[in-house]
Amino acid sequence: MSKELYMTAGRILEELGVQPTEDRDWGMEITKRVTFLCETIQSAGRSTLVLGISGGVDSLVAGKLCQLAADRMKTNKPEARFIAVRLPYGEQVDEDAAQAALQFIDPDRIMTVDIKPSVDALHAAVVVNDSEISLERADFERGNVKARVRMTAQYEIAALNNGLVVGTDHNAEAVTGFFTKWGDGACDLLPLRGLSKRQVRRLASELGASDEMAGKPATADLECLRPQLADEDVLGFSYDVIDDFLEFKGGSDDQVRKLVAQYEKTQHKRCDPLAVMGAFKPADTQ
Ligand SMILES: Nc1ncnc2c1ncn2[C@@H]1O[C@H](COP(=O)(O)OP(=O)(O)OC[C@H]2O[C@@H]([n+]3cccc(C(=O)O)c3)[C@H](O)[C@@H]2O)[C@@H](O)[C@H]1O
Ligand SMILES: Nc1ncnc2c1ncn2[C@@H]1O[C@H](COP(=O)(O)OP(=O)(O)OP(=O)(O)O)[C@@H](O)[C@H]1O
Ligand SMILES: [Mg+2]
Repeated sequence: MSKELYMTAGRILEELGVQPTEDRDWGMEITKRVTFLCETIQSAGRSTLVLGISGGVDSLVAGKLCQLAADRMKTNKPEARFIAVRLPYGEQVDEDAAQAALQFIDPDRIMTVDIKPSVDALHAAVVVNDSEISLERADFERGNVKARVRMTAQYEIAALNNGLVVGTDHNAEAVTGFFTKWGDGACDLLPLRGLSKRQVRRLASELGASDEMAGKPATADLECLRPQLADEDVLGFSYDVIDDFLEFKGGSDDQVRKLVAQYEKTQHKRCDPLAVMGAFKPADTQ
C-alpha cells in the first residue's frame, strides 16, 4: 500500500474511531449507550425518545436501547418514554420482521404513519410531465423522498411529545455515506456511532435478540422497482469488507482504495452545509 493511501486510511479511521470487536465488554457498551441516551434527553430538558422501527437490525438495537433508557429514566422522571414509530410505504414486504422487532423492544407506545400518500404526492408534483427522467432514476429519487418523509414524521412526533429524534447511523454507514442526506441521516442523537455493522449485530445478540433478528440481511428497501434490495448489492462492498477496514483488519489495496474514494465522495454528507465565509458583516450591508 502506498504511504499516501495508508495515511489517508489512518486519518479516516481516527476520525470515525471504531474499536476492535475482540476483548470488548459488550455489557459495558450497552450501559454506556443507555447512559448516553438518558443524559442527552435530560440535559435537553425533554422526556421522549422517538425512533422509526423498520424490522432491520439497526433500529432493533437502537430501539431496545431507547426503551432501556426510558425505563431507567422513569425512576426520577415518570413521564419519560419511548415512542416506536412504524413508517411503512403502503404495505411493507417484511412487515412480520417489523412486528417481531416491536415485540422484542416492547416500547411504551407504538405509532404508525403510512408515508405513501405524502411521498407519492410530493414525488408526483416534482416529476410530473418530465419526460427526461427515466423510470429507474425517478424510482431511486423517490426512495430518498421516503427517507426524508420518515424524518419529517418523526420530527413532528418528537415536537408534539417533548421528544428528541434518534438516528441509527453507525460507522459502516457513516464511512460509506450510505444514508439519505437530511433523511435518515438527520436526527438529534446517535446511540450506535462508533460501531461497525457486525458490532451492531453483536449488540443485538447481547440484548437478547434471536439469531434471525440479529443476522437479518441489511436493506434500505427504498426502491419500488427493486424491493428488499440488499445494501451490499448497492454499495458494491460486503459489510465484512467495510467492517474489516473499520476495525483495522486490513483488506486488499484495491478495497481500501475504493473505500477511501467512497468516503471522500460522500464527505459533504458528514459536514455542515457549505457556507460562504464572512458574508454578513454589518459593514457589507451599508
Ligand atoms: N459535493 C457535494 N457537496 C455538497 N452537496 C452535494 C455534493 N454532491 C451531492 N450533494 C447533494 O447531495 C445530494 C445527494 O445525496 P442524497 O440525497 O443522500 O442521495 P444519494 O447519495 O444519491 O442516495 C442515497 C443513497 O443512500 C442509500 N440509503 C439511503 C437511506 C437509507 C439507507 C439505509 O441504509 O437504510 C441507505 C440509498 O439507497 C442511496 O444509495 C445531491 O442531490 C446534492 O443535493
Ligand atoms: N419502514 C420503516 N419504518 C420505520 N422506520 C424506518 C423504515 N425504514 C427505515 N426506517 C428508519 O430508517 C433507518 C435507516 O434504515 P436502515 O435500513 O439503515 O436501518 P435498519 O432497517 O434498522 O437496519 P438494516 O440497515 O440492517 O436494514 C431505520 O433504522 C429506521 O429508523
Ligand atoms: Mg433497513
